[in-house]
Parts: sequence; structure tokens; C-alpha cells
Amino acid sequence: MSGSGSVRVLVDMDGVLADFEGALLRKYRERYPGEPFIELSERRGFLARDQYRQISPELGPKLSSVYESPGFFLDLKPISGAIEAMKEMSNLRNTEVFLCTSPILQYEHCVQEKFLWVEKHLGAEFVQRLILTRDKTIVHADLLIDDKDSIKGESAEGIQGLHASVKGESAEGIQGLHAPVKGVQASPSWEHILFTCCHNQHLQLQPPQRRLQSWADDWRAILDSKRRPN
Ligand SMILES: Nc1ncnc2c1ncn2[C@H]1C[C@H](O)[C@@H](COP(=O)(O)O)O1
Ligand SMILES: [Mg+2]
Repeated sequence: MSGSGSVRVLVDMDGVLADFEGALLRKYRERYPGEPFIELSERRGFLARDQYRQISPELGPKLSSVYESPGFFLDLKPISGAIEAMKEMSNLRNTEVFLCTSPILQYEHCVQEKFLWVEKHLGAEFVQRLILTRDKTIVHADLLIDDKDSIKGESAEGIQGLHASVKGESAEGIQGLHAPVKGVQASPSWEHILFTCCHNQHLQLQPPQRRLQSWADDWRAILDSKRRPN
């Protein structure tokens, strides 16, 4: 993929750099103090909204209203070690780092606030490295560090996605737009490294799938494993 010895890394924002789940639970409980809630240790499945809907259908929209509100994305706290790791990673030789994140469909506040969050916590130089896309599979890189357990799009099982419904929030935005595309890749160029988050911690990965448990885990070794010798 990248030149010899060099590596290109995509790093997701929500659940990897920014503590989406922690803020969602805290703000949901503040806004709806009488409603049932799910402790982070009990979260299962990427979309929190789906798990809340299973408790009661009206809880889904209540939960979404929290992350659709102004200030939600801007106020997210950085995940422990994330900012330091990003700065160190971007200073490594032969290493290209991009942020790669999917905005929610109610994008009014989310899109601008993602840019503002990056500038606030990482600095203006990282704003130039921010990729917003609803389909991460068509972005070329060696690695994608992401907390979503199943990343689908035009490349990853995307040919199937042209005809079948694709589960997950990111699929909602592209359903109906699909038309057969010539030359679509069978699989994305990157290896997905699952970043551990409350909703995926119970999942057993099948080898050779790899995890990063946190930013204290050995992310440098994962990058090095993708470098080809000069
Ligand atoms: N755990 C989540 N539950 C519900 N919605 C989520 C969760 N993590 C992210 N989201 C939303 C908000 C994000 O902007 C988009 C896509 O996130 P990404 O981390 O880029 O996959 O989905
Ligand atoms: Mg994420």
C-alpha cells in the first residue's frame, strides 16, 4: 500500500479518540433521569440506540436526541492517552496519520463540531488530516483503528451490499443510492484493528483479527508490523 517502510494509518474518532459512550450515558441520564439506562459494562452492539430500543421503542429516539443536540460532539472528552498517541504517531518517520470518522445523518452540529474538536484537542495541523466519510472502506490505507466491530461499505463485502441490506447506521445513509459500480474492490485496502470500547469488549476475535485494548497498548508494534523492509 504505502511505500517501502512507510505506513498510512486511519484513526477513528468516536470511541477511539473521543469518549462518545461515556458522554452519551451521562447526558442521557441528566436529560431523562426517570428512564431506564444501560451501564457501560452492559453495552452490547455498536449502536447504543438499538440496545435502548430493545428496552422500549421510545428510548431509541430519546437517546438519539442526546447526540443530535448542539455541543454534544464538541464537548466529548478525549479518551485516555489518545491525544499523546496521535501526536507521537504523527511525528514518527515514514508514518502518515489521518483521522477518519463518519458523521451522523443529523449532521447539522456533528460535522462542524468534529472539526472544532480536532482543532481544540489536536491542533490546526490535524484539521488538515480529517476525513469525514460515511464509507471508510473506500479510503486507502494500511491500517484502520476503529471501535466498530463490523465496517461495511462499497469495498468490504460491498458487492453484496449493492443488493442486500447492510446493517448498521453507516449503511442507512447509502441505501437506495447503490448502483452497480465497475471496479469496486472486493475488500478494503486496510487492516481493521478493533479498538476496545464498552460495546465490543466481550467480542471474541477470529485470528488474524487484532485488537488495541487502549492507547496504553502497543500501537507502535502494530504500525511496525505493516512496514515493509527497505
Ligand atoms: N457507540 C455508538 N452508538 C451509537 N452511535 C454511535 C456510536 N459510536 C459512534 N456513533 C455514531 C456517531 C458517529 O459520528 C457515527 C459514526 O461513528 P464512527 O466512530 O466514525 O464509526 O455513529
Ligand atoms: Mg468509532
